[in-house]
Amino acid sequence: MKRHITEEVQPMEQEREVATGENDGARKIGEVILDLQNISLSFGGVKALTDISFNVREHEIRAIIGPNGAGKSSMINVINGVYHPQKGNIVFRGEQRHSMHPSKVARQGIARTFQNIALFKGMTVLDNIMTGRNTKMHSSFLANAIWWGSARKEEILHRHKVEEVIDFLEIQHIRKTPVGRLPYGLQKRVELARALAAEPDMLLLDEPMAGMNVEEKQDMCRFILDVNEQFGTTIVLIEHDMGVVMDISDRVVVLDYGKKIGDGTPDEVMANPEVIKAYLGTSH
Ligand SMILES: Nc1ncnc2c1ncn2[C@@H]1O[C@H](COP(=O)(O)OP(=O)(O)OP(=O)(O)O)[C@@H](O)[C@H]1O
Repeated sequence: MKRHITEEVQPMEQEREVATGENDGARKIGEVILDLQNISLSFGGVKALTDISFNVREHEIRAIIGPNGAGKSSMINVINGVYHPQKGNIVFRGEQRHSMHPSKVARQGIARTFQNIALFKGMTVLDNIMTGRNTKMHSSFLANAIWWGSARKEEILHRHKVEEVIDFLEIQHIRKTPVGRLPYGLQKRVELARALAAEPDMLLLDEPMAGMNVEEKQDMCRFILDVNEQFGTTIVLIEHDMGVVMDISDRVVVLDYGKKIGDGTPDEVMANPEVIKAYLGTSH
């Protein structure tokens, strides 16, 4: 199947300047906070990732791209602690690990969204977003059961944070709606809201715009840029829409058949012959 390097959406030029920081003194790309070193991951005979190294800097928007089956989701799952690589190291904020449990990753300030929306469809938007606060809850089971003392204070604090996220993502009008009744684009936004409710330092977004129409993609682009700019959240995203990737990313890493074939600014990877070949030259 041939892949095309430029696709449907041409997001807003103004936001691109914000994203790249060219005209934005407030947004500074910081030190490396996540360093992936020589990661190899296999499933039986299938080599999903082979000796992959790259890093992520604080406050940047880092895209992972590549054709179908290139290993992008596997990479996110390694960062997230869902998959444990056979080889390599992950250094997050100076702490080296070979693998980690997803709940510990969440407590370290890394939140994610999924390629296929993973929300409780029968629950309201508000209740779904509240589940994003799980890692922040401290009250004992007993205190929670009788909603007493610290549990009551905590609940108020969590509700306050959730309401902030609802306002930020402009979903006040659907807060009481069961998620299963919402159009796809809004469900994706609710998933982003749930991840944001955890107040993460780093957000992993697995195809946040998949299946969206042009308008929904533009909205999602704007929210991703706003999250990055206003909260300083570091963002790692997988996205197939090259127009979006090139517009909002600071740096892009390119995978193909589980190997890294490119890494650099959007302009650098667009000019990389191996990348062009992977997208246009070969049928996958
Ligand atoms: N749990 C698993 N068990 C077995 N093989 C897997 C598993 N997860 C991924 N793979 C294989 O690893 C390779 C990389 O898959 P991965 O889903 O990471 O690619 P991708 O770049 O995210 O693809 P897509 O763009 O289609 O989502 C593929 O060959 C896939 O079949």
